[in-house]
Amino acid sequence: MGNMGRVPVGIVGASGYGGVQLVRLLKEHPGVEIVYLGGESSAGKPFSDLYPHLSPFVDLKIEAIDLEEIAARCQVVFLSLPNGLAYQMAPTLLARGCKVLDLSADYRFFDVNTYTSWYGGDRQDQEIVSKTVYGLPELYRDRIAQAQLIGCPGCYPTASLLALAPLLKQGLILPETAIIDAKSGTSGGGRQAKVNMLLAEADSSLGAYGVARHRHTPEIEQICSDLAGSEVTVQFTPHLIPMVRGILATVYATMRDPGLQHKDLITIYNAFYRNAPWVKVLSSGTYPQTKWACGTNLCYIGLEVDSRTGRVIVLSAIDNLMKGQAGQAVQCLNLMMGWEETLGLPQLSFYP
Ligand SMILES: NC(=O)C1=CN([C@@H]2O[C@H](COP(=O)(O)OP(=O)(O)OC[C@H]3O[C@@H](n4cnc5c(N)ncnc54)[C@H](OP(=O)(O)O)[C@@H]3O)[C@@H](O)[C@H]2O)C=CC1
Ligand SMILES: CC(=O)N[C@@H](CCC(=O)OP(=O)(O)O)C(=O)O
Repeated sequence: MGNMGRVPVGIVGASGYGGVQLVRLLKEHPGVEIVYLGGESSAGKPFSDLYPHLSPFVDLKIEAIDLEEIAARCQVVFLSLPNGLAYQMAPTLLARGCKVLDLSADYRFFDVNTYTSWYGGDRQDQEIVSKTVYGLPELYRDRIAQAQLIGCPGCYPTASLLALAPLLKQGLILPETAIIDAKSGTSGGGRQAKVNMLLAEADSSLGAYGVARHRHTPEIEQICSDLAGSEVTVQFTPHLIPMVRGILATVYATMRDPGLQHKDLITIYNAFYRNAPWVKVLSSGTYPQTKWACGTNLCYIGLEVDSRTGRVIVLSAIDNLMKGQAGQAVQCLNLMMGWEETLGLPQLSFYP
């Protein structure tokens, strides 16, 4: 990056899982300097009180959230907060000229009414929503580069959409047959205490939740519809699995042409993702494992054709806190700043 001046960035919600991942990534990113960390119940505490292993590297306090102060100090602001807060904060930051990346669901929907019907709230900000770009670089790279506000995707939608995108874009499947069966580690639920996330509850157990009504369904459908050019509904079932990080999405769909061969699909996927450094399409007979993506911003995709049933099966593995959240936000930042899409992001998992 030569002698480029570092861009001052702030993280609101720094104490959470998304926040600490952003701190980890941005601390080692050559283009930025973290100048502000914000929180609610953690305000006033040194960041290292919450994450002592980072004490040799991060000497910042978590501060109360003062939007004018944040805008005065930061050129870029990451909002990593529970749903329903970002849309109350972003307008002030945008008006002061900041670039904003929201990790919550607040800015993921093209139509504000879709958001309110699934998430509640009373919103009158369609004008801002219309200028927001959905932060999935593999699909909206050029628009992200021009945007001031990014609605970063949910973790399940990231894994699901990267699996489905080439099929929908090229009209290779009957969209209404798409079924997404996905499993997530417990960090997907965030850092706040929840009974179902206790080790005694989650360990040695696998179960579905949000069946037929999970809030990621409309998000997945919105982008599938955009890709297919017509209204698409999908069946999405998430599961909680006893591990900390990772999502595996297994996607099933009926092929329009039952004669389509596995090798044709591999060629199609490789072509679709040829300029996507964070998607790796696996060669024949190899299926992704979540641990391969752990700690990295990668999405691994494997696929198979079942000529008996006429279905294609696509498997996609990501780290929910990386490609599913903080890593993807940094990938978007790189595009917004005109930097290499890979800058400051880890590629290799620490697992064997
Ligand atoms: N975990 C995941 O895998 C993914 C999460 N997301 C989304 O990213 C966002 C952050 O998630 P995650 O990091 O897991 O969440 P966490 O629960 O781990 O962290 C939430 C953060 O929000 C802050 N916060 C909570 N309430 C308020 C409030 N009223 N005002 C200001 N700040 C508040 C907390 O601060 P404090 O501790 O100081 O109170 C904390 O820093 C969420 O919208 C989530 O849905 C998106 C993709 C994946
Ligand atoms: C395991 C687990 O609980 N996962 C979360 C998904 C996290 C996420 O991406 O949620 P947002 O859309 O709110 O950002 C869930 O199912 O709600």
